[in-house]
Amino acid sequence: MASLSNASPTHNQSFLFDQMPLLDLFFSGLGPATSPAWSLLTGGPSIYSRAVCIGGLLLLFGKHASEYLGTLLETYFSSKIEVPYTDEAYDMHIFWVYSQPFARSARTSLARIDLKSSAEPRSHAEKKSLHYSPCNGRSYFWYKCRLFVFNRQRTLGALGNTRVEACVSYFGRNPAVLRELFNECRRFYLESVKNKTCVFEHQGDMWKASKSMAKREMSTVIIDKKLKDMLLDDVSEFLDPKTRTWYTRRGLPYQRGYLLHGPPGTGKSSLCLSIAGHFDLDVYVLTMSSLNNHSLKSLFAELPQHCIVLTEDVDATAVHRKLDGSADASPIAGQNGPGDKKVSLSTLLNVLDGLASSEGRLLIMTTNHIERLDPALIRPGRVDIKLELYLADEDMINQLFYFVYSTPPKSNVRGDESERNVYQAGEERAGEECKLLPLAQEFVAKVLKLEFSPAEILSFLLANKHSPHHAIANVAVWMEKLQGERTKLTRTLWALDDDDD
Ligand SMILES: Nc1ncnc2c1ncn2[C@@H]1O[C@H](COP(=O)(O)OP(=O)(O)OP(=O)(O)O)[C@@H](O)[C@H]1O
Repeated sequence: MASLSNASPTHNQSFLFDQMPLLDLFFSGLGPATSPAWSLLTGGPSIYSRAVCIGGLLLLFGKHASEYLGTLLETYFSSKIEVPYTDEAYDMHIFWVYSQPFARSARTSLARIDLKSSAEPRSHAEKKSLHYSPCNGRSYFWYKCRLFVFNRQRTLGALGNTRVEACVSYFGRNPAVLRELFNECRRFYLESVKNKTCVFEHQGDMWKASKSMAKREMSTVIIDKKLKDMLLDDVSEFLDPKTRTWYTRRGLPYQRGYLLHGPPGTGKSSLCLSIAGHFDLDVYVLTMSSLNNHSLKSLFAELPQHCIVLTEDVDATAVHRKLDGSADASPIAGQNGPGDKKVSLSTLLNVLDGLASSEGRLLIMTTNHIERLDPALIRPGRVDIKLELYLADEDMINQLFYFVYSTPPKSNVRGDESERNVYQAGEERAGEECKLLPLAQEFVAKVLKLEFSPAEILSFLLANKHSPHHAIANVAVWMEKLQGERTKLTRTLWALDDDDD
C-alpha cells in the first residue's frame, strides 16, 4: 500500500486497472462488483469512502478466495466417496454416522420421531422420543487421527420427489483411507443385521432397505413336516455353488420359482420369511399394483445375487391376457386412474424368464386363489415347485398347542454352560411335555379338523396363553362364534353379488 500511496494518481490508476483483468481471471464474478468500487477508490472524494471500499473489497475477495481455495483443495488435495441414496452402502454409512458423536452435534440436523427406538417408554413423558441426523450441510469428524467431511444434501428433484445425496471426503490423496472407513461402516452394519432378515421394498425403480426383522426360525412355521423338508432340501440344493456351475454349463438361467398357495392365514408369508432366515437371504418384496413395465424390468435388473423375491397375492396383480389368448403386451389402465400404467402379463413373463434378472434369485409367489392365475405364469420353468398349505389338520393343531404352551428350547446354549445344565433342561422339557400330553390330546379332540387356519387357532391360543385349561374350556364356544361370523360374511357376499347382477 505504501508504494501505492507514494505513486502519482495517473500511475496508480493505470497500475490498478492493470490488475483488474488479472483478478477477473481468477475470480470470475468479481469484476462487475469491483469496478465501480475500484473507480471510487481511485478517484473518490474522501479517505473514509476509500476505507469503506477497501473493507468491502477485502470481504468480497476473502469470500471468493476461500471458496476458490476450498474447491482447489477438494479437487487436488482430497479424496471423496459418494454414496447413492438407493444403494445399501448408503444405509451402511448412515447407520454408522448416526452412532457417531459428531452426528449429534451437527449444526443443521433433521429431527424425526424415533420410530426404531427399541427402548420401551416407562412413562407418558418418555413417549415419542426424537432422533436427530445431520442434513443439508457439512459435518467434520475425526477418524483414526484424520479429518473427514461428511456432506449430505436433500434436494427437490424435477418431479417434486426429494433426493438425498451423501458423500464423505478427507484431506489426503490416498483413497484407501476412505475405503478403510467404509469397511468399518460395513462391519458395523453387518453386526447390527446379524441374525436378522433384511426386507427391501421398491421406491420408484430402485430398491431400498425398509426394515430388518429378527430371523424367523423354521420350527415356528407349522406345516406338514414332509413338505417343509422337501422345500428346505430343494432351496439348499439350489443355493449350492455346484448347482450354479451345473446351470451355467447347460446355459440355463440360474434361478428358481416357488408358488405357495392356500387359504388365508396358513403361513405362506411366514414360510417365506423363515426360508430367508434359514438361508440368511434378504427379501425383496414386489408390490405389483404400484409398478409398471419399465419399473418391473429395472427392479429385476437391480436384484443382487442370491436373494428372495417375494410377490404376495399374485392373483390380485392386474396382469391380463388378450382376448386372442396371447399375453397382453400393452400396459393396461390401473385401478388408480385411467392414465395409470400397470404391468402387462407379457412383461412379467419375460422378466421371470430371467433375461434381465440376476443370477441365483429365488422367486416366491403367494396366492389364495391358484385357479385365478394365468397358466403361463405358473408353468414349470417359471414356477418349479407349487406348495399347497392347508387349514389345520390334527397334527398341526397338536403342534400349535405345544408351540404356545411348551417352553421354547434355548436356541443358543453357550459353550461354557455345563452338560449337566443341558441335560437338566432336557429333563425339564420332557417332564413338561408329559404334563401337556393329555391337555393337547383333549384340545385336539375338540377342534374341528381342516376347518380353521393355523392363524385362527394361534390367535385363539394366544388369547388363552396363560392357561391351557382355559383354552380347552372355551374352544367350543370360540369355534361356534367363528363359524357364525363366517356364515354371516358369506350371506353378505352373496347379497352383494345379487345386487351386482
Ligand atoms: N402354519 C403356521 N405356522 C405358524 N404360524 C402361522 C402359520 N400360519 C399362520 N401363522 C401365523 O398367522 C399369522 C398370519 O400368517 P401368514 O401371514 O404367514 O399367513 P398367509 O398364509 O401368508 O396369509 P395371507 O394369505 O392372508 O397373506 C402370522 O402371525 C403367523 O405367525
